[in-house]
Amino acid sequence: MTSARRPGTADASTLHTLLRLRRWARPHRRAITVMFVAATGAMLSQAVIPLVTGAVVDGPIRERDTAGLWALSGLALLFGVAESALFFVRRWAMASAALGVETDLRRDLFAHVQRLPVSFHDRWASGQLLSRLTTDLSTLRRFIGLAAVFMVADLLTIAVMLALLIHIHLLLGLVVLVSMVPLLIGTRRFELRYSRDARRAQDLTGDVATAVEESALGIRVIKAFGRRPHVLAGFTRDVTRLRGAELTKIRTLGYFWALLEGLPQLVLAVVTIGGVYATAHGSLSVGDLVAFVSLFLQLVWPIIMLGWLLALTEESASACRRIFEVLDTEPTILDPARPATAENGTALRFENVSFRFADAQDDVLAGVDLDIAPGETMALVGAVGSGKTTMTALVPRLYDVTGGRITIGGVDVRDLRLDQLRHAVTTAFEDATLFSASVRENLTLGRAGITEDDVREAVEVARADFVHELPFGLDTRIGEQGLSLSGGQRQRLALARAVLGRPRVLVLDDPLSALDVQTEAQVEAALRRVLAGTTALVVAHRASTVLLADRVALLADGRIAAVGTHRELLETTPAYRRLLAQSAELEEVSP
Ligand SMILES: Nc1ncnc2c1ncn2[C@@H]1O[C@H](COP(=O)(O)OP(=O)(O)OP(=O)(O)O)[C@@H](O)[C@H]1O
Repeated sequence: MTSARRPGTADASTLHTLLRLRRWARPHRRAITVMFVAATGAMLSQAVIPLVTGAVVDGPIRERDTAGLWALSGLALLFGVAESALFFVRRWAMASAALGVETDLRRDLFAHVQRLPVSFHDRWASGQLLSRLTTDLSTLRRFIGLAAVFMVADLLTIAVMLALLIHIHLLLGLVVLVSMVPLLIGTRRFELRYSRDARRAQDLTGDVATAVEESALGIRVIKAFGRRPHVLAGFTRDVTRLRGAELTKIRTLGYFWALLEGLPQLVLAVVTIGGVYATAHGSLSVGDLVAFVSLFLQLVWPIIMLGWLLALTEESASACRRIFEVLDTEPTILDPARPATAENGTALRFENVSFRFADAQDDVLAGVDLDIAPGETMALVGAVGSGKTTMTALVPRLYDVTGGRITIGGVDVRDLRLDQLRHAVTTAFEDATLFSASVRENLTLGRAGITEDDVREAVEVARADFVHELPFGLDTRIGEQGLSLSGGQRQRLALARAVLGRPRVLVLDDPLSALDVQTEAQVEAALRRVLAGTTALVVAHRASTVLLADRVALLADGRIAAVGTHRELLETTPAYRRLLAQSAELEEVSP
């Protein structure tokens, strides 16, 4: 699995990329405006104080005017108080705006990831999605709360200070202005390099997240095979690579910072000498010299801050690109433009169905034809990797067929609204996934209109009565953060989940493999009774499962090679006999 990247998104400029956040910023525009005004106001209040200091030197101090001193001190105090009040307002507005945008974007990104088809998830490592939904979004929050507002306020302050310096002394002010040229060149080079460094570090963070997730999910295998040192070595490699990427980032930032810190010191020496010279020759008053030097010293901080802000901006643009790579991926499995009315028929038909996975060379299915009559249970057998699971996944449109069509009650599944289709067809997969929630929530999955009786019946059909013995019955929390269940118990819950609400079509991917033959027979009998009108396609690996079906279809070479009752196929189809001969139960069940 890779972190698929879209070149178009990746190449967009920093500004263009960040401006795409407007959509999420719009609902919070009031707080964002307050944030901008307060931040700019605070920085300008701070900038004005040196001018007051200059006025104190040239006025009250030179004139020995104590009354004037009080007035100017009061003014300086006023600006100081205004600065701290505006600082508080900015922090308050910032928290509200930044957290608001982060929450909205996180929700939309999650919703989009849910809408994307299974084929997308096949290609993307889960850690890459995880890091986008967590670390990248936190970077964006810091950008909205800090970098965006301070970048504007900072640039404005630098511009105002430069104007004030030029106003105090034209020549010295121009010297400071010209010194900005190497700064601009350095900034451009920094942006390009840092953007690349930040992207690499973010991608590697995603790889580390994937490694942590996979090792947590596979902890049993790792321990059972004593592969801890091997896994640790792989993880150490990943985190060392991440450390290297972070160090490269810091190095790039370090060079830029050296320029930001060093250049102003050089310029300070020049303007101080020039300023003293100008004062000595009478073209600058002592007060103006004090104001000029104090202003220049104050300019150093916004310039240094620019480095930090640019770093965060580039990092945020890179995080933003990573997020838009996902958001720009169009869902391919969608509701039809003109949905058919949901039919009541339950016949399930595969008509010349072919299917190829994206990026694969060959078709997995190549012209599958299969008719399953209403209420019939069809077992699907085939060699390992012959495409049985793939066939079951096509019915609820987890993937779309690449040729032919699948119909339910005569209606192409692609002509049904997705919610209607997935209400009509339910599935139990081979690996029974449970969520960190109560048993009841795991069964209903939030589906509407399911009564307590439905739940009880589903539990009974799936022979999942063990749930009543759990500490809190149906309210017991299970799944990753709850009680652990055995493989057979998990399978029975997955089956109960599938039969809940009496679907019209039931697709089961070897759902009874972890059950003993006797329980399997009981489950099948209950299924038949309760789901009499339900059409079922059941992937079977065991002869015992096959026997419980009305008919059996043999999948070979991407086609249905034979259909008939178990007995018929045993008599007429050598490939079927060979396949079932691999099943240990054959001796017990063959005639
Ligand atoms: N997401 C995927 N992307 C690409 N190829 C896939 C994907 N999933 C399965 N395949 C390939 O498709 C083929 C059919 O797989 P499928 O899981 O449908 O077989 P199966 O008959 O259900 O096998 P089993 O009996 O082992 O469950 C295999 O060759 C498999 O490698």
